[in-house]
Amino acid sequence: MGPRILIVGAGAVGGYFGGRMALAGHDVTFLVRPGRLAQLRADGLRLVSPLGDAALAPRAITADEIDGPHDVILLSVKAYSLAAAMDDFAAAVGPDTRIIPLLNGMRHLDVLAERFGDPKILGGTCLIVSKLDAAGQVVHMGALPKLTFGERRGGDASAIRDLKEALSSPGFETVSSGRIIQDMWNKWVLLASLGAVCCLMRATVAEVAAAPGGDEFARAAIAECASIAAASGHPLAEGTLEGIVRLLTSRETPLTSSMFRDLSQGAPVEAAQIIGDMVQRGRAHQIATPILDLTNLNLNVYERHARPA
Ligand SMILES: NC(=O)C1=CN([C@@H]2O[C@H](COP(=O)(O)OP(=O)(O)OC[C@H]3O[C@@H](n4cnc5c(N)ncnc54)[C@H](OP(=O)(O)O)[C@@H]3O)[C@@H](O)[C@H]2O)C=CC1
Ligand SMILES: CC(C)(CO)C(=O)C(=O)O
Repeated sequence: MGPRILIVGAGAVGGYFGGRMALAGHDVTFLVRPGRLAQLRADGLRLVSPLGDAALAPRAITADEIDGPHDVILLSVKAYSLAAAMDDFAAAVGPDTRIIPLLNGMRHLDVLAERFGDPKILGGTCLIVSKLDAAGQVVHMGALPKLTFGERRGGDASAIRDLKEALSSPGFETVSSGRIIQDMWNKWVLLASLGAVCCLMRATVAEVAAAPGGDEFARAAIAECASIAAASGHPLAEGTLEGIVRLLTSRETPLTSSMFRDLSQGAPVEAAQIIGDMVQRGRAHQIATPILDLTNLNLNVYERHARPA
């Protein structure tokens, strides 16, 4: 019997990865709130994806129905929902539970470790472009999604490899990483730069790149984030940085960040976690971050008008 897996949040990320795991026959339960539970009961969980659409009736519960510890908790709520979610899934955390957070940014690692104890918290990150549509369907766009996790401070590599086997499912790549903190920084540099490009300019990467000065703007945003990563002890490898520059200056890609997609719908954004925290770490190292500062201000002003979280 495989591990008991609790997916916290059946949104764009949790719905996709958890849905694919459930389809593969893993022992998956979704922890959701009453509104999403009603939707899942009425319509099931529907995935729309270039890798194949799917519809399933997953096991889904609310916090008061948790029946004890789970082996793995895949945390896929937005950063602004983290505090309430921790209260909700606490009853599923036992002595041997491993929590894999898929939130963007880094700050949540400390928050989770403080609440549940350092050894339970793995590092995690995912690459996927997906959203929940108005009907509650999980719509995945683009390439094969990737789920990466690992011990934050070394540890039993074989246990992580076993976990990789246990979570692997068709429809995404599963990676067990020996350098997960660097992986998370790489992703954060990409995401904060992408957030600055798309949210400040209210446009896709290609639209910005095609405008005069757009290429230089994207490169300057990346340089700010990369300097902060380096000063924090996590410099990006040359090839990784070049890849981010290539992606964010491409005139061909319709890529946007999930934060921009949220912003376009008037929904709350993860400004504090994705941009604000990067700005603060830049300040701590006396790194000037004019583009990130402007993005942060812009998003803070936006948040005053956004729908409440
Ligand atoms: N979408 C993407 O392309 C990517 C997103 N990410 C990151 O992944 C994380 C999740 O993002 P995403 O999936 O897009 O967000 P969504 O808003 O699509 O999904 C989050 C889900 O969490 C649920 N939720 C919130 N609080 C609780 C709770 N206490 N208990 C149970 N469920 C809860 C919400 O349900 P409810 O209906 O009740 O509000 C919602 O369905 C974010 O940090 C994001 O930055 C990373 C890579 C790509
Ligand atoms: C970088 C990207 C687009 C891909 O996963 C992402 O993480 C996000 O939009 O939140």
